[in-house]
Amino acid sequence: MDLKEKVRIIDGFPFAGISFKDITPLLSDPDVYMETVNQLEKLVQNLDEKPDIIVAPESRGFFFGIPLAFKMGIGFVPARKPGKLPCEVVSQEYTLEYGTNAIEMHKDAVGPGTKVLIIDDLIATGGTLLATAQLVEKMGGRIVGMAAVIELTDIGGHEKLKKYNPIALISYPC
Ligand SMILES: O=P(O)(O)OC[C@H]1O[C@H](OP(=O)(O)OP(=O)(O)O)[C@H](O)[C@@H]1O
Ligand SMILES: Nc1ncnc2[nH]cnc12
Repeated sequence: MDLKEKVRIIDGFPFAGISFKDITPLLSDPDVYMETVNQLEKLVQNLDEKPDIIVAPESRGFFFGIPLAFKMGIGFVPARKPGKLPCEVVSQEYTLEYGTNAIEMHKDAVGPGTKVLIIDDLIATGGTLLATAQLVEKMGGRIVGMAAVIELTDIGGHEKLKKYNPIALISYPC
């Protein structure tokens, strides 16, 4: 199945000049959703080391990280937007195309030496996944893979994340 045919593109959302890649059609049809998760599993099956857990950033990362963790029989740990997690957190700021944001994880969510696969729906500037990776590493976790459904190739994300060798199912220039 060609998943690229299923992604809906909305030019000018949320701002003029942005070509928004809407992944909701990948979720609403069960066959397409399953195929997407199957393709992600294949994409990560040749990592050098098998991950112990998947970490994914809120919220679109959850759509793919959770079913993939189920399928791989490993745990899932969320990285959340600020103020959502009830226990002690570690926090990481990151830059967006405009302004800054932050992401948080429970301080005890990833033990030292835990092998982590990071999953998200889309890599644009790479800021979200870099912050997620930095949080995992602050806790002593070891990143063994980083994958997304979509990668935008011409806006610097790959370069920013190159030490993690990010991989994606579908790519667009921007
Ligand atoms: O590579 P970047 O430039 O960081 O952009 C990619 C991130 O942006 C989107 O999340 P968003 O912050 O819009 O939140 P959402 O998942 O809750 O929609 C998307 O789901 C990625 O996580
Ligand atoms: N072009 C884009 N489409 C969908 N989500 C995004 N997040 C950041 N850039 C995006």
